[in-house]
Amino acid sequence: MKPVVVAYKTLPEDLRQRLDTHFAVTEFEGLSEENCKKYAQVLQKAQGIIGSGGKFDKQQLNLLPSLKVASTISAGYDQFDVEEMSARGIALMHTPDALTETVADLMMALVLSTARRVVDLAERTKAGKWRDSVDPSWYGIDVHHKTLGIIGMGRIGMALAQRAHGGFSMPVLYNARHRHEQAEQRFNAGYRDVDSLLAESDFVCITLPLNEQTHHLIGRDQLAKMKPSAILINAGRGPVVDEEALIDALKNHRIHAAGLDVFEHEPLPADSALLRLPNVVALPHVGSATHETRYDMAATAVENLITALTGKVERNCVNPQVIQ
Ligand SMILES: NC(=O)C1=CN([C@@H]2O[C@H](COP(=O)(O)OP(=O)(O)OC[C@H]3O[C@@H](n4cnc5c(N)ncnc54)[C@H](OP(=O)(O)O)[C@@H]3O)[C@@H](O)[C@H]2O)C=CC1
Ligand SMILES: O=CC(=O)O
Repeated sequence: MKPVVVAYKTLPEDLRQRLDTHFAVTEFEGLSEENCKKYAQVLQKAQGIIGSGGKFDKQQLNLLPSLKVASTISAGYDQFDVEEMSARGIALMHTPDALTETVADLMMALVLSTARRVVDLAERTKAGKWRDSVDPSWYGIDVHHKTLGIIGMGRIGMALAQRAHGGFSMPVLYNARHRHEQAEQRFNAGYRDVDSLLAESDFVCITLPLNEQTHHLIGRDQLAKMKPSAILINAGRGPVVDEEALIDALKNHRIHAAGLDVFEHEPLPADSALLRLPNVVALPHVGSATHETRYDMAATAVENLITALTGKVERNCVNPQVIQ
């Protein structure tokens, strides 16, 4: 009998067929309370699950007593209680490499759109307000040759540094838990503690995972250390930044602008003050949202699930000790 697998996200047809050759697959969209009730029996039997979103705490894991492998279609895995999964012998697989370049592209888009006011000016133009040659109220600020600070010099941080250094002649600063020799050699990146990076950067770009150490790493005190002309970009996870403190800093022009792909609560509530601030570009968590990359992520997650349930795992496992 084939192992039971639940796909809690609709997969491209060819990938679904690939899963079908190995497993008895039940597919539905999202782990809502209603779906968890409706599919309770199959969830009980599932040895593998694949999808994105959701929250895998103890309560959710209790609905999955046969689970051996969870394959998330994402790089981040803060939605999973990894410690609890490891204690239960459940392997967690993720898709980091598939999206690195695409997320770095989006971060550059946020850098450019906040500094050059791309969204604001495009809206003014569409509204028929371009009647004469533009005056300084339409001007943005330069990106090239400005200092770009990266907090979190992992895969995405490196890809962003490459763009900033090679494409825009920007001096690069970075912070991470460790020194990254490659970043220093390839991009002439300078290591700084967080406070110095905040004080020296024209763009502060966050590419951090969410964990106990990074939650609200950027709060009121840290925002106060940034230059008033500086721009904050966050494509890591929303709760890394204290959103109330950020709103205050933006309202009071203690920093110049923010480009945000991630938020403390997603979807961002329609009444969020962030949506009413002219110096904010807010995107709906679309760092990896291109047709090519979303397909590659799903394909990677499918292979991750197959190798973890049927063969040897060589990469993309968050808690490899579980399968060794
Ligand atoms: N907006 C979007 O759509 C997307 C967002 N993401 C987010 O981006 C995050 C990063 O992805 P990726 O680059 O692949 O991950 P990596 O694991 O490659 O990089 C993470 C970096 O964060 C650093 N870091 C972790 N904890 C701390 C800390 N407490 N203080 C300082 N630095 C720390 C690590 O430091 P060190 O190198 O020293 O270990 C590392 O440099 C993901 O976890 C996810 O949350 C990912 C994909 C899409
Ligand atoms: O935020 C997206 C991810 O892949 O992580």
